[in-house]
Amino acid sequence: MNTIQTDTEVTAKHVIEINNLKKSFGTQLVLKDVSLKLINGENLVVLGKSGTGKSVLIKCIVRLLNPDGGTIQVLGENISTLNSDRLGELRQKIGFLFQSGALYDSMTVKENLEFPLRRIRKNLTEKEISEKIIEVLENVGLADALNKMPSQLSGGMRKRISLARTIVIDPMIMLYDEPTTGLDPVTSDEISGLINDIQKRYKTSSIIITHDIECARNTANRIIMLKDGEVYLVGSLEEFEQSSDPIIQSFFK
Ligand SMILES: Nc1ncnc2c1ncn2[C@@H]1O[C@H](COP(=O)(O)OP(=O)(O)OP(=O)(O)O)[C@@H](O)[C@H]1O
Repeated sequence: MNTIQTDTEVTAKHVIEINNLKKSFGTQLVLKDVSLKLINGENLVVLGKSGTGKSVLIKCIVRLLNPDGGTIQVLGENISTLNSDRLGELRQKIGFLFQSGALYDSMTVKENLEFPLRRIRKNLTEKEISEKIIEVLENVGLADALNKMPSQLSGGMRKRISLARTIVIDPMIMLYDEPTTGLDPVTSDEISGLINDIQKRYKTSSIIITHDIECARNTANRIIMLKDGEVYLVGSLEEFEQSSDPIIQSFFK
């Protein structure tokens, strides 16, 4: 592994710390030995070829998958030791934007946003719920979509609403799985801009899995590349762009 450690990495508080993570499916060893730290407030982009285990990595972070070895600390808690109640509480601090970003088709945008809010923030009044929904819709630039059905929205708009639904619970950590896949370049840039807005406005720390180099360029404070189930390189965007390693160059061409 080639590690370029920045000063911030040495001194800042880590909101996620993964050490020697291993995960197999049957005989297929997907994550051999992955260690990484997510620094408080940063956007960390995870790059890697298709099938290198990027989605498996973030599913292990929220224990949608159980690792075979290694440790994962999230907000100071070792997730493998948490009982289901404590795990549930921890998950409420994590916003997970899945690749599909699926909305409930039979619900309006407003109902889609109310759903996680009513489940997780049980003590909010109706007025507070309405205000919160308007706030997040304004923050994704879609205040006028309140009463629309998902089928009336474009792919980019659906992605924005999925993002609004994720931030409505005020997560401390955001996990984005391919947030721009399937979107045209202009819409992709808008989503990257929103990821940066969310980072600033909600002070989130984020892991962004992407194949989209423009998304990485627009959002990354640091980048980690996975290869063959291990961390291949950690560094800044400039360090990746200036790398003479042909594997890194093939991504950044
Ligand atoms: N639940 C599962 N059961 C069996 N195999 C799985 C499971 N989840 C993932 N895999 C396998 O693990 C490997 C890594 O999958 P993963 O989805 O993490 O790749 P990825 O790097 O995110 O790829 P992509 O960029 O194409 O989304 C793949 O070979 C996949 O088939």
